[in-house]
Amino acid sequence: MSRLVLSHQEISDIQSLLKDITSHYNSVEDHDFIKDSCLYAQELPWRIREFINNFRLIENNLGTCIISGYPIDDYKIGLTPSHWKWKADALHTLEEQILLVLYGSLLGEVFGWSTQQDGYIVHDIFPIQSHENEQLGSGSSQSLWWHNEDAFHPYRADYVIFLCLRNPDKVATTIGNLNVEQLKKEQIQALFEPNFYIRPDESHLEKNESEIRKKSRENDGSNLITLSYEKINKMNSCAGDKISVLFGSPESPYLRLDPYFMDQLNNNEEAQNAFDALVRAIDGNIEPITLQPGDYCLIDNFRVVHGRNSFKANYDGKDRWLKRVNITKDLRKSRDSRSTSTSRIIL
Ligand SMILES: NC(=[NH2+])NCCC[C@H](N)C(=O)O
Ligand SMILES: O=C(O)CCC(=O)C(=O)O
Ligand SMILES: [Fe+2]
Repeated sequence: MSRLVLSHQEISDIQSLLKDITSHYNSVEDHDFIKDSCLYAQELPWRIREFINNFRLIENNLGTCIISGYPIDDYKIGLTPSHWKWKADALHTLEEQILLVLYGSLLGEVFGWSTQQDGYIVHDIFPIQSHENEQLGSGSSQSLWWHNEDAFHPYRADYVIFLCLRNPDKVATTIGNLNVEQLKKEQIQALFEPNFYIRPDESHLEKNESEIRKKSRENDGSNLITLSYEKINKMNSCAGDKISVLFGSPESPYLRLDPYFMDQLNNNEEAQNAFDALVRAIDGNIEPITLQPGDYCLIDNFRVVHGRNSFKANYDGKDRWLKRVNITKDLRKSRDSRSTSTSRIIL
């Protein structure tokens, strides 16, 4: 896996840029900042822009890379929050989040989901009490099954970036790719056919919406978010188009799967066997990556899957804490699901 380590000069150049940006904006979710983020990103040091550009355009890497060295002040960022819904850290982690969006803007356009984390663009990943056993970023005691991010959705991200703010117990993120040589020709063929169905993962379910937002759309049946949850519920009942789990080039296929949220195919043994072989092949390639504070981990969501090992959460303000952003190469393809041409939220 390739890693770019920032030099002292680069860190100081980034800090000046962030200082300029935070004198104009006090929230990473600010629409104008999000729109202009690609302009600010052009002011990042050349070596970073070149590194990200190569990651984006030359797909001969392992589908993941890390930019490390940005200093995280463990005191300044404050305690690991107990829930994402309050955004209590918005100002304490503003610079770190802005840098996350700038890196994202070098890969494409950052976006969010109305049904996930209340429609915020920058997501939090830390353990939440009572989610221990859930297949959620906020889970802990169960390992998070590897997946492509939001694999169920046609408008899922091309890339995701994780920023590590805190990881005291060195809990590993797991990353894996496919080596197509591990599969037989007929298996590859079956995996390229629309034989499969992926249900939405639990982070998109209404039960994970905050009470505050739920209240705001009460008694309004035509509220757009209400309609989005109806769409999710429909997808959850497997009423949707079947998809292929491999696509693109048969010699170097792109991936689309989340095995935990896929049911057995009872009437297509050939496709099920091919799928099992695919899961085994990827499983054998899974590698742990332990993110350190200040690591920005870029993930090609078409070329690798990712997950997380289990760990013990303490809920003492010192738990592991990542931020995440989704990036698309093409905002226009989701225009039918965004309320305005500039909106970054998929309904
Ligand atoms: N296989 C899975 N567990 N998929 C769900 C992944 C977690 C989800 N992306 C979240 O934000 O919580
Ligand atoms: O916690 C991690 O390292 C990964 C989390 C993740 O994949 C997710 O929340 O979707
Ligand atoms: Fe994920």
